[in-house]
Amino acid sequence: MAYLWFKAFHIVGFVTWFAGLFYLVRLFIYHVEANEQPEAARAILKKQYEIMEKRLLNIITTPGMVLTVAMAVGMLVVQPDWLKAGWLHIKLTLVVVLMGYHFYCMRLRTQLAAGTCRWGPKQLRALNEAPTILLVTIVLLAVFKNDLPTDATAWIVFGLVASFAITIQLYARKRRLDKEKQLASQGGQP
Ligand code: HEM
Repeated sequence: MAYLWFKAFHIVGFVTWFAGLFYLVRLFIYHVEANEQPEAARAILKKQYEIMEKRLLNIITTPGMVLTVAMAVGMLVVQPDWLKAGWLHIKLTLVVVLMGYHFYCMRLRTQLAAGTCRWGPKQLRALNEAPTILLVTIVLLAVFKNDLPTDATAWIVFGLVASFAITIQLYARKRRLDKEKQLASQGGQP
């Protein structure tokens, strides 16, 4: 039973961790875009984003990471045989990459607060896509382990998820282009 308790909160942990990571980089994008605002609004917005980013990291994202890892350690103590499994070795490698991403985001947060961050909104949007790949791969490894199926259901699910992702990207692109057109028609005034 202890094993299932650890597993349940392992899942709660990584949901929290990922929610935090996705929202954090979204806040970085808004933070950098605040530079396009008039002087008075810019200072207020930047201060507010700084506070939100710090709290999000300290209260949600980092605790989510700690909970995920602590519960995983619990599962491995109860069932140490997992440590011999190939899928877990790949998963652990990807989790190390994910942690690298987490710590890099912490560094970006400090740079944004100090006004020394060189990342633009476009680069940050690309950065925000990276954990999606890790999330999907890690979950597939955890669920299917060494046996990823390639049957009809797998292709149907893959097709649905891919069309869903493409629709969201197209919608986001359209919104960005509309905003740029609107700015251009106002002569660059936000
Ligand atoms: C220190 C890092 C991690 C370790 C050592 C670890 C280890 C484990 C272990 C041993 C299980 C139990 C497998 C089972 O009972 O079938 C598990 C389950 C699971 N893990 Fe992790 N994990 C880690 C991080 C993560 C992360 C970051 C995610 C999400 C991106 C994740 C997603 C899952 C999921 C969805 C399950 C449930 C699988 C199922 O019940 O079918 N894990 N993990």
